[in-house]
Amino acid sequence: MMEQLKISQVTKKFGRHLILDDVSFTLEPAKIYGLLGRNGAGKSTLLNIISNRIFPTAGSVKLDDQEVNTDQTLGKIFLIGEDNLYYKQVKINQMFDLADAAYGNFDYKNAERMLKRFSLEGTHKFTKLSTGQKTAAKVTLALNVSADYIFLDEPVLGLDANYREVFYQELIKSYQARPRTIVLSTHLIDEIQRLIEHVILINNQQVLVDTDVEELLRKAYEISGPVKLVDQYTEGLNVLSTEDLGNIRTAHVFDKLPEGRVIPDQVQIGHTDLQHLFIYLTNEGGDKND
Ligand SMILES: Nc1ncnc2c1ncn2[C@@H]1O[C@H](COP(=O)(O)OP(=O)(O)OP(=O)(O)O)[C@@H](O)[C@H]1O
Repeated sequence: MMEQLKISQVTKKFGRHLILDDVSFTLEPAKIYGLLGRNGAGKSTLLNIISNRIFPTAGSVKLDDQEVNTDQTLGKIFLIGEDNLYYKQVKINQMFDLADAAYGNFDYKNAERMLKRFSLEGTHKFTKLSTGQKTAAKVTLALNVSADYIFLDEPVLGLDANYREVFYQELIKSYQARPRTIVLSTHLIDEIQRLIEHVILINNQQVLVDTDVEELLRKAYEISGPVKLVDQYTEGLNVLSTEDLGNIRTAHVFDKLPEGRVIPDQVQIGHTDLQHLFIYLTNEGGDKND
């Protein structure tokens, strides 16, 4: 049976620098998540805490009720992050063997097939690969490890458009064959929007969004028309930002639209995509109308 992974009140300081402040959320079994946040928001730090590579200043990470620090619990969590974990001469095949030794049941056959799609060979030395090739080797490793929770930090870093597409296809295929929780932390939000079911957004050291994508986008609108009419229609709503072009205003709203309010003929309402919603939510209102 697969358990929930609970991150509770995690705070992390590096020296006097507060990176994460009372971060709590729960990851459900067999779901694909996007972990989003601006550069330096603390995503990698959080992933390193979850996988027990660094310790939180306060708070806990638990699989159901067990602290994630035993072999048994850590054997259910796999993180790919930085490259510096591997010794210099290691070949891709040996990375697979290490994962097999630690987690068991490594899917060598599928990994071999994936390597071919990325034009790589198991005998290639990891440290000699290009940035994109390293990423390809790491995601191949991650998608074939037998763990219930797979964390992919920057899974498309350096991959060209063709290989990113290969990765997205393989991710879906792998998930369908063996549903488990996969957390993607990436800045290419428009590309993962269709893959993820749920978003965790870290902003200003805290969890700003912890919501299903569908529900999130259901509240994300852009409302445009003559300034006065847009202001009237959006009065009292949560307006994240506005842009003006002459007398035409576009308001980016993150709210349920009021049912009884009449939409004037000259006012148009459209939906915002995840990437733009991310920008409006994390912009701090600093560059309105710039
Ligand atoms: N070992 C460390 N010592 C001191 N500060 C650190 C350390 N690791 C990370 N930081 C700082 O913590 C903050 C969060 O870094 P982190 O790498 O977690 O962000 P991120 O959200 O993954 O960023 P990006 O999207 O740019 O990769 C940054 O300001 C970084 O400088």
